[in-house]
Amino acid sequence: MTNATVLDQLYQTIAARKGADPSQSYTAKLFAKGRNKIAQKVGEEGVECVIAALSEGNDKLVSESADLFYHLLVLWAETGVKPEEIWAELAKREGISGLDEKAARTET
Ligand SMILES: N=c1c2ncn([C@@H]3O[C@H](COP(=O)(O)OP(=O)(O)OP(=O)(O)O)[C@@H](O)[C@H]3O)c2ncn1[C@@H]1O[C@H](COP(=O)(O)O)[C@@H](O)[C@H]1O
Repeated sequence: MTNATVLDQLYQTIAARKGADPSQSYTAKLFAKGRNKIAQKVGEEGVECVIAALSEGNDKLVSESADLFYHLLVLWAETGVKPEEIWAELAKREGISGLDEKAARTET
């Protein structure tokens, strides 16, 4: 399974938790708490990644990065942003940077 497929599949699972019983699912509980709480969690997990990278080692960074991806996917599902939109944006940037490099090579 590719990395994007893992994230796409996790997104589908997360989106399916909208309206589910908060006592049965952490994701459903987050949706019930609302967008402010979900956004706050993304910020917290980002800070935890920074702390892990600076003082806790790579195992912790891997774990915190997974938490960050998970909470970011919950935020996308909450807002209606689809993973394909992010993949398309990243691919577009990759294409633009490729063109820039080609232009730079031509100029010299
Ligand atoms: N990938 C994840 C995942 N990553 C992290 N987490 C949860 O995110 C929380 C992060 O821990 P924190 O200490 O920051 O948060 P907390 O203190 O538990 O909660 P807060 O009060 O701060 O909100 C933990 O409770 C983790 O269990 C996740 N919870 C669920 N999933 C996946 O989401 C899908 C739906 O799962 P359910 O939510 O169980 O339905 C499944 O595929 C799960 O594997």
